[in-house]
Amino acid sequence: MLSHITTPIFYPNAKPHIGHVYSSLLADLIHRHALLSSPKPHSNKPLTHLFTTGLDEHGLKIQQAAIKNNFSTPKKFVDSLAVEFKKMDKLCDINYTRFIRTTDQDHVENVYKLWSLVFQNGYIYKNTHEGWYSVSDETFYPESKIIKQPDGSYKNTETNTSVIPSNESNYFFKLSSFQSQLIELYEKTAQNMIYPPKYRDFILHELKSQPLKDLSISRPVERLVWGIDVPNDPTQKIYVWFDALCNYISSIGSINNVLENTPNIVSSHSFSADPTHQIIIPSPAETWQNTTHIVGKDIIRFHTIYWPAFLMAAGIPLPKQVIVHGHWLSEGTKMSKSKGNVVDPIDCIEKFGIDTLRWYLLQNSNLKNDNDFILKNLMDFKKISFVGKWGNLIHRCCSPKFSIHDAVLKFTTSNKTIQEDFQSIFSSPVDSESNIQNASQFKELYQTIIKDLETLPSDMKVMIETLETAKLLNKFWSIIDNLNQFIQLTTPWKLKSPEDLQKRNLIIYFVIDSMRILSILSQPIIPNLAGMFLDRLDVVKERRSWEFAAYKKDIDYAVDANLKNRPPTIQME
Ligand SMILES: Nc1ncnc2c1ncn2[C@@H]1O[C@H](COP(=O)(O)OP(=O)(O)OP(=O)(O)O)[C@@H](O)[C@H]1O
Repeated sequence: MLSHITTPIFYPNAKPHIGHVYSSLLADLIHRHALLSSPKPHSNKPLTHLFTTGLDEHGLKIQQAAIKNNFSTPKKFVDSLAVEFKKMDKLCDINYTRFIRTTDQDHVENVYKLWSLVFQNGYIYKNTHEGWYSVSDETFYPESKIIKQPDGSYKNTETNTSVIPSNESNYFFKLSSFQSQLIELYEKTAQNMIYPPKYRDFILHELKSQPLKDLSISRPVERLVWGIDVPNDPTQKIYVWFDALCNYISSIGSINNVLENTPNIVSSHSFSADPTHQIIIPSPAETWQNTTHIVGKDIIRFHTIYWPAFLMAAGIPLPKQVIVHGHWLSEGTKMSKSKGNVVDPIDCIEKFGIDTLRWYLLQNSNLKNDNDFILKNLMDFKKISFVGKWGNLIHRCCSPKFSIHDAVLKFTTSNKTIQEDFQSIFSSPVDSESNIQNASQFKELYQTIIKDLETLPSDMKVMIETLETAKLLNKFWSIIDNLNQFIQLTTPWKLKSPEDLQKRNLIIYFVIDSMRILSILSQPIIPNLAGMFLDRLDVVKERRSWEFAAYKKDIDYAVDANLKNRPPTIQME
């Protein structure tokens, strides 16, 4: 089945920051994991997973930012920022299958279609709207949330942005008709649809504590020119969220494709291996219902109240899940374009490399909480962990003193499991024969490592589904720490005599095959560095998928791994 993961489409009113990288990274992790762990991931087609991201390009904020930045049209302004967002994705190894822009013609057609369906079904009406409008948030706030400022202006207490009194004719969506259906959905039919449960409880509380008001879904053209026209009414433009949310369907095809479940072909816009790849979506209805949205908690209401209500009103099935994450903070407050308190991902990548940034973000976050982004921790992390623990372990085994390739050939031709190899080669008391001082620690270590690596693929599946990324990455470190301890304990470089050759080879084979497995499994997390580790071990591309992530699955690698003068894979620049 073809599943689909989405990021929010970001608002291109300024350059992207770490928060955008984070949402994209979570989606990329899920996508890459799905591709690598699906059967036959290296066959060209069909693709087993889709990942779409992009930009929400219409609206008043963009219209105003374009003027402020001296662009002759909003389109030219968003074109310039689209380049920045795509550059960020490329530098961050975000391997999407489509980068959708709400100015794309197929999306505009879909928005017309969504509007028409909701209209025909009787959920759109025209009315006069009076209230307090925030240009920055592009939304009205109730009187109860408005306070007067000392300078005579007004602001809302929810987001603290300025509001102005506004009185205009708008089209309204009958959101109030969906209150009980939404409660029923989250309470009974699809209890896991909002994940983690903390956010579902928050939305349910909101739905139960106050009546939903109908939602204004258009703006008069006098105020908003940069938007999609309301069908059959040239005086109004469609509200940016009604337009933007529809991207999630446009990115995999048309609403008609989904409703009629007719096969659809979309182009892959990815910058990776085959950028012109055509993707066949055999069953768009199924793919749509297997779509997961990743969103920051700031836009939870739009995705869990407005979006399902629009879909219900149009008679379109709902997506599978909305995964919500917390915010990266900069000195205690949410990093945001509007506030300008942002960390530039490109600066970070130039200083520390993309793998360090990806790993840092995943290891120091969890969905439920906000997290402080502390730049200086990235350097310590790279030095101590990637170079000191991971790179060094591979580097040691690739010393010209050993021959990994011989060891690979020796231990992969027998039918024995790695456990049995240890039992037969270290059958006699180990401390006297092999300089291993602590026989019980030795046995416990190799058994723990084997067990942890055997269960890692299935543990990883669960932890990626639930996005428990810190827990997952700690699991990697625990295995690497044990391998480092194992090599310190066994000191294979001291096993020099011909009688010790087998023992030395087994120790080296065990460590390096464990590193090969870890490198394969780390590809969704750090695709660039994992690729470099696998290159260093001469593992061919066809044997880097999940089915090779077990002991003895690759029977011929590391051909030149121990040649003199091969540079270390990761260095401190
Ligand atoms: N500080 C952050 N931490 C985590 N994710 C973030 C952060 N800021 C933005 N995002 C991601 O981007 C989405 C919002 O995109 P948007 O382009 O509106 O970013 P923004 O910086 O909040 O913009 P603005 O300040 O203009 O409102 C969030 O839902 C989340 O997915």
